[in-house]
Amino acid sequence: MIEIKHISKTFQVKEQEFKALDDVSLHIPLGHIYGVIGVSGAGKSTLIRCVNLLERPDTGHVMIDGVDLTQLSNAKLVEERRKIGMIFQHFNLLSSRTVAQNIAFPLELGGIPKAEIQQRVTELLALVGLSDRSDAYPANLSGGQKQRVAIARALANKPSVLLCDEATSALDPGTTKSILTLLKDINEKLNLTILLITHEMEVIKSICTDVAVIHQGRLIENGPVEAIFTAPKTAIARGFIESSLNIELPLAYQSRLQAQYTSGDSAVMQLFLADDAHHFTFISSLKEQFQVDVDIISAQVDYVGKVNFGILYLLLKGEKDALDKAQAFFTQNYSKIDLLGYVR
Ligand SMILES: Nc1ncnc2c1ncn2[C@@H]1O[C@H](COP(=O)(O)OP(=O)(O)OP(=O)(O)O)[C@@H](O)[C@H]1O
Repeated sequence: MIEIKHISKTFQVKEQEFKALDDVSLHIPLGHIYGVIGVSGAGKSTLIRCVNLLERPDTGHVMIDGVDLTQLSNAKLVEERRKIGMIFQHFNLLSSRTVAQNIAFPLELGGIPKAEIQQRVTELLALVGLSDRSDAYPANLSGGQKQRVAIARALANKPSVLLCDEATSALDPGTTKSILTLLKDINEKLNLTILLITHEMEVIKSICTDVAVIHQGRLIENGPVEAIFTAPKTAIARGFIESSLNIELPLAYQSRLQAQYTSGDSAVMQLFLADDAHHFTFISSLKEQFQVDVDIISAQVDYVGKVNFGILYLLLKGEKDALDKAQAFFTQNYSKIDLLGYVR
């Protein structure tokens, strides 16, 4: 379990102070896979580095399994860090060591007897599917294989927590999928708590149980993936979901959008699908209740966690008053529907 409490971090850049993290708190329960997403410079790396105190926060606390890392002496911190594995975008393997020797490295540092190291390395190689590459050097491995070695090395000391810093960002889509599958597999087999940072919603969508959105150093939204994907509250979270669905309002509509309604116009609305709702029953009821005709401009539906999520762009035709009432009715009874503007 990871508990991040009110962490702030300011960097001194020349004469100026820059607040990279501003009062961030997160609770990551045992066995969850928690994804933190944000654009470049949002503060993701700083946050994950603060969790194992590679970067020391100015204020706040980091608790791992109930132990407050910020209160420990350096010697105690070295000991507690063994409970935290970490993997990186560029793998950080030792090029002069073989696969087996890389995995053995943290065990050697911990003074573990040779026979025990050998047995543990054999187990870890099997866990990450690299038993046949134990004597290879990193230079002769693919990116995916290198990340498998890094994962095995991170797990050598049997940590309770794994931190993943953009672990799939340097990999092609197929390899990304296999590494994410491996992480999910390890999470289930070992009940490992995983905190990962990424700028790709695909990563969140495929393996995370929870997601936090970070922007300009602040945590702006977080919760179970099902809740965030079906009812995002902030424009930034919506933007990430749109990008993961590869959907946006077609240009032909974007270029014609007007802010003001003129008689005869249609309203263009964006709707996030809520899983438990009967989408089309609601849509068709608008005609009966408000004399509003509804057309679908564009739609994309996908699956996250255990629910459907998706975006619909709708064209609603009717009188202004009826359009306003339909929008209010929809938001109240179903899910938020946003007015983007009007078209002729
Ligand atoms: N050691 C440092 N000294 C000064 N500024 C820093 C330092 N580390 C990070 N920053 C600044 O803090 C901000 C957040 O950086 P961080 O690397 O945490 O963002 P990020 O969300 O991980 O971005 P990216 O996805 O590009 O890696 C950036 O503006 C960065 O320039």
